[in-house]
Amino acid sequence: MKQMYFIVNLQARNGRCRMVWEQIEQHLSVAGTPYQAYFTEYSGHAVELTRIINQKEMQGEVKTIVVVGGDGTLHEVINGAVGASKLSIGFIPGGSGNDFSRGFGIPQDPIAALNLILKGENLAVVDIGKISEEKKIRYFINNMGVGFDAAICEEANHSKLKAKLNLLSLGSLAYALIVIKKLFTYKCTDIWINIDGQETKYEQVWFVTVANQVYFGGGMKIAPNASAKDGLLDVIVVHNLSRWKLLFVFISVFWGGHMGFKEVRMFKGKNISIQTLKPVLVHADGEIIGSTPMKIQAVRDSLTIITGKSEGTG
Ligand SMILES: Nc1ncnc2c1ncn2[C@@H]1O[C@H](COP(=O)(O)OP(=O)(O)OP(=O)(O)O)[C@@H](O)[C@H]1O
Repeated sequence: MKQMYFIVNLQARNGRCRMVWEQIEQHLSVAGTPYQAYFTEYSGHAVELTRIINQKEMQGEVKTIVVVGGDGTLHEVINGAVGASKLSIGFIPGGSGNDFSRGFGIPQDPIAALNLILKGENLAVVDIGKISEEKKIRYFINNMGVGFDAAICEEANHSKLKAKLNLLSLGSLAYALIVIKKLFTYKCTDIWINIDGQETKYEQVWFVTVANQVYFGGGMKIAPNASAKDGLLDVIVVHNLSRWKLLFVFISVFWGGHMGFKEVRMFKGKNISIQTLKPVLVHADGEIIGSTPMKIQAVRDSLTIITGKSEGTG
């Protein structure tokens, strides 16, 4: 039998993930399923825990790490798991955004997600994105972004209002309010994007998203054609539009309607570089990781995950 390890962020969704873990723990104990659980104690801890688990008992057996938390905790686990050939990653949504579960067909209900993992089917080897910034390397599973969306992530990750609204299950309202606030304060910049050797200058850019799967920002269909099985990343550039039109575009992203706007450009590529005259904020899977310039690369078939999709694509 595979060894099962849980990495749990009880702080995800402003502490509401604790209730998710209690349900999971109870279910595992009733079913008599053997497991080991590790709890994150600080930001970045999940990377270390993943490496510790990976190095345990190197007897050639495949281990499953199940993340209970949000996309930020999963992001850390992925960064600890890259290159580990005998790890598979499962996910039980316990965060506020949970875009990974949307993109990879994992049920939002914790027990349904656990049952999917316990069934041991639907393993998929998927692509990830690699970001190189000077000597630092980071990986992402969902998406990375430059500009307006990173500014929203930064504000959301520190927002006291979001913390309060999360406790009332109104996390989405908090995001909406932050988007509106940033809409009136964010300053657009010119960005140079090179996709597989072809460089283009885009003027007055709101944001650039590089996506490995369809969803971002808590359910927005930013990259409707993205797939984590095609060896490519989808690049979305939103530029040269007024604040009011951006609001309209943002709303239309929920159903993928933004694809029809001439100010929204979409490409696919393997090697992407993003440059600006002044540093612009960058996020990866919703976590702020630094600022431009950045190089991004699609890394084919890099990670084994448990998905809810029979075809295993994102
Ligand atoms: N014990 C801890 N105390 C404080 N922060 C923690 C702890 N454990 C993990 N973290 C950090 O909490 C942050 C948020 O976690 P996560 O993204 O999983 O939840 P979320 O923000 O509620 O969900 P989502 O990203 O899906 O919106 C991550 O940056 C992670 O590093």
